[in-house]
Amino acid sequence: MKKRKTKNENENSISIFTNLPPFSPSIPENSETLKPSSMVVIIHPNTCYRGCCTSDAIPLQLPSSSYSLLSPIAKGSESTVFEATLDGRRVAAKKPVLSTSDDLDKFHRELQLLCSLDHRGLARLVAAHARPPNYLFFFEFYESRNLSEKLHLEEWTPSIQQSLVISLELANALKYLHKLGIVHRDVKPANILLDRNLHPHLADFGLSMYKKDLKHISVENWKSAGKPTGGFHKKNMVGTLIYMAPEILRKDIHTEKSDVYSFAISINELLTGVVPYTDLRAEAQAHTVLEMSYTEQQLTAAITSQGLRPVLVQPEAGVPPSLVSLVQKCWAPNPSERPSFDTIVEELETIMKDVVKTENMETYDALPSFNSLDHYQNGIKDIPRFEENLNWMSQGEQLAKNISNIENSNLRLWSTSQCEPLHYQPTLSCGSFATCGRRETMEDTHFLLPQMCNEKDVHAFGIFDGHRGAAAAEFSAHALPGFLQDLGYTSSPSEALTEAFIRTDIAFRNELVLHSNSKRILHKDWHPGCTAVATLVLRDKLYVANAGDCRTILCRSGHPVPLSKDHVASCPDERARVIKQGMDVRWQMDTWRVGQAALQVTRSIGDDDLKPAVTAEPEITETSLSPDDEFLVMASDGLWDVLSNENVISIIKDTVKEPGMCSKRLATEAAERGSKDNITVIVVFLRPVSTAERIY
Ligand SMILES: Nc1ncnc2c1ncn2[C@@H]1O[C@H](COP(=O)(O)OP(=O)(O)OP(=O)(O)O)[C@@H](O)[C@H]1O
Ligand SMILES: [Mn+2]
Ligand SMILES: [Mn+2]
Repeated sequence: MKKRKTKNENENSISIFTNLPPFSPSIPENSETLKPSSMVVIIHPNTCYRGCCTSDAIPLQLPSSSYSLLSPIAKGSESTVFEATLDGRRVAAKKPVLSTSDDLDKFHRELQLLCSLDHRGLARLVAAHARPPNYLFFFEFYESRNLSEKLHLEEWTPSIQQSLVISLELANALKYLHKLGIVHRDVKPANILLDRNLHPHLADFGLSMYKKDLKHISVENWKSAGKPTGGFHKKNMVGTLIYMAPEILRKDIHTEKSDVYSFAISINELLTGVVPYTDLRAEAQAHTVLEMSYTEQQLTAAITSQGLRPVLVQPEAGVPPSLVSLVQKCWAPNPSERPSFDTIVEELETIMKDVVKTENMETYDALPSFNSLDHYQNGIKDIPRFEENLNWMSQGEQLAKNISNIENSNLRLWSTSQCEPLHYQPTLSCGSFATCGRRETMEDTHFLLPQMCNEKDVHAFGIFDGHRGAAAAEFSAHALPGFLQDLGYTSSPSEALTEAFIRTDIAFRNELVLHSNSKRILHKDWHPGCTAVATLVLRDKLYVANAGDCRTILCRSGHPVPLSKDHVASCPDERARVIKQGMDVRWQMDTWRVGQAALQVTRSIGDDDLKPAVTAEPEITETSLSPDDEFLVMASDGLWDVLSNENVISIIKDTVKEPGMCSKRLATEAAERGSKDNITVIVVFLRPVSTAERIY
């Protein structure tokens, strides 16, 4: 592979120059084998391997020693984006999947286009590697993730000023693209990257085209041009569909006015914080489309023929009416009625001036210009916080201490000492691994109590996966073992588990009420929750209690045995139960979701806006252990989203038999396979593992 000389895109090839090209010389990776003594050997860095892409400023072939790919940040249908370093600098490396020669042509087209762009509102290409066998784009790294994640994962609530800055800078970037004759064709929050100061940078030029080439591109070509629909990934398809202009949905020609439409949908999402078409407070019209079983076709029909749009931002809460009507103009059904970005920029600047004046903030004249608003933006307050100095972990801990005040010293947990002689006694060893993964915040917690209350035959483990904040998970990881222990002196194992879940839920919601009354919680609409799974091993009996979508499996004779059921609204039994208890369950975007909060899980601790339908009562399984039982795996849904039960068993089979290492290996594998969530894994071996097995 290394030294054959045929010109094939899949092989290494090096050009030799005696004169230095304008870019600083770098010695190619395999220079030792090729370097003649009197010649400087150098890759022509500013031209791609084919010679079709050139840039004065951007190196297009790199020595492999100059960069290294660190962890993956995102995996799309067409590429994987990595955090990477390039000459010591933090960058984002986009590695496209290139399987056909068409893909290669597309890579070169995208590279040519990127080389011609230079605008602060666009994701900046800093280098590329366009030499077989490696094809990579290197972009400046934007630290605050994309606007979609910022709004919906982090639940960021921007101020009106922040929204205006983002809208205006984005409009300027699109104005620039359109001036160059380029239509972006994929404007959506997931493609708007935010830097540290929350300035937007439009990214993902995978679908961008010169207007002159667009004449005959219909949606069919758009789909086959790869991208979300290529693999017909339902989630991605709908995710993109909702930003697509009616003319595109009708398979007409894409123009720059289609970008204006997508801009309007995105800006409205920024201003409302609501994913288009998912808000249950929508007016009647939207309801008909959002009924349980609406399909892609129905949504398409409603957008194109009935003029359905997302719920428009309301001119309350400081949103100027002129901004509301600008959004409306930009999503007009008729493309020719939509303003151009020249007009949009002008209008946004006027709105910005008015807002600055009325808010009596720094005066407009003091600002350098609206194209460089760092100064202005720095004056904007931090992200509003929901709570102040509340440590939910210590709240839970305190509670657990209070419970165990009772003097129980001469009682035994679940009377373990009185059991009749055993058929089988498992030998336990446990380990865990927890990672934030691609999320910015960690909302999973867990506990390991290999010898609960110093009882050598009592083992308890638990995982909590928080949502709408980490509060419930942090609280429960301490409170639940406290309750469980207390109940262990009086109740049967299953009763104790059920009761511990219920008491934890009540205690957490009480704390929440207490703190809202004392004004330590600043946001009245804050309803944090968590799913929970807890396992109790008492000699040869194994009890698993589950509420939500964490999961526990047992490996028995080499095969997975599920010990818990996922409580999600897509499960018909659970859906029926929730509906019966008076809570709305609707199909929203990609799946069934509960209530206004659009929660996917149907059982949890916390979530007091959804009680009692979203119950904290767990389902319990009881299993008798035998020598066939090898190990247990408990994990949050971040693992199960991307790995099947069988996958998990086979990964453990070829991992060193050390529970901590197995847990880490599983979490790492899940992250590599694109899990977007926090991942927590607990592995418990149930048999002694021989030294040899531990090593191999
Ligand atoms: N320069 C960057 N800095 C930080 N994160 C980035 C950067 N570029 C991309 N990302 C992350 O990777 C994600 C995917 O990037 P991009 O849209 O370019 O890839 P894609 O494969 O075309 O994705 P899609 O599946 O949406 O088409 C972005 O939404 C963002 O979260
Ligand atoms: Mn993208
Ligand atoms: Mn993309």
